[in-house]
Amino acid sequence: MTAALELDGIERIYNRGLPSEVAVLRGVTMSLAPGEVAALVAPSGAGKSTLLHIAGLLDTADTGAVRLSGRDMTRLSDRQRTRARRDEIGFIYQFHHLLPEFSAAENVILPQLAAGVSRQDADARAQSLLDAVGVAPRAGHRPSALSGGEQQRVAFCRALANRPSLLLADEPTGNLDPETSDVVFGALMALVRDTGLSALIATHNLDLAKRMDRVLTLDSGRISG
Ligand SMILES: Nc1ncnc2c1ncn2[C@@H]1O[C@H](COP(=O)(O)OP(=O)(O)OP(=O)(O)O)[C@@H](O)[C@H]1O
Repeated sequence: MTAALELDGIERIYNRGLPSEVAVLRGVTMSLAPGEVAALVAPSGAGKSTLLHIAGLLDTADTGAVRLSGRDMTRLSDRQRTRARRDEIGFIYQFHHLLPEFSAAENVILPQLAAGVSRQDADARAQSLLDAVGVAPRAGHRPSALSGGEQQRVAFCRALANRPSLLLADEPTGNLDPETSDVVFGALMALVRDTGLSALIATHNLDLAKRMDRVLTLDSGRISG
């Protein structure tokens, strides 16, 4: 079976050749099966954001290959990378980064319009995603009128709006209190399982990590688990 995501010998060094050189990733190799949900656990500063950015085509490795569903992403043009990012990858950050001047529904609709989906289909998809995570009644509100947990649920819907095959998340419930984090994480997992997505979810919360299929640990520039 072709892996949803493969990282093969990824190396990333910041400030190469300078006294401030940091070798963050020193040969990261891992793969995610279709539908598999893995936790990425790492001490602070170990390079998990760097790793997620490389897997999400937001940054490039110095060495090594990134493959999505068997396709090598390493040598794509900027334009092809942007398209692959838009169509194949959903990204969730610790802070929601929703557009403040648009409603919750519009935040989920806009990326679909950018990808060429009709307004009617985009509306329907936004409605069903927001419904699935329990925020449909708040669909017309701007982010500032939503609670932190609601904002993050809308961000999940936005990440999944274009039906990506891979979800990457960097501490997706890290800014919520433990109780809200637990509930909101449950909503995310239900959505991921329903859509059959593969996901790599960075978290410091070992209880959340245990709810995933596999726990990968990033330490000293390499992955184990
Ligand atoms: N642009 C950069 N230039 C130089 N060093 C960087 C740069 N970005 C990150 N680093 C360093 O690389 C290391 C890994 O950073 P990264 O943000 O990937 O870690 P992290 O595991 O996500 O950390 P945290 O859990 O604290 O968010 C850190 O030591 C950081 O200071």
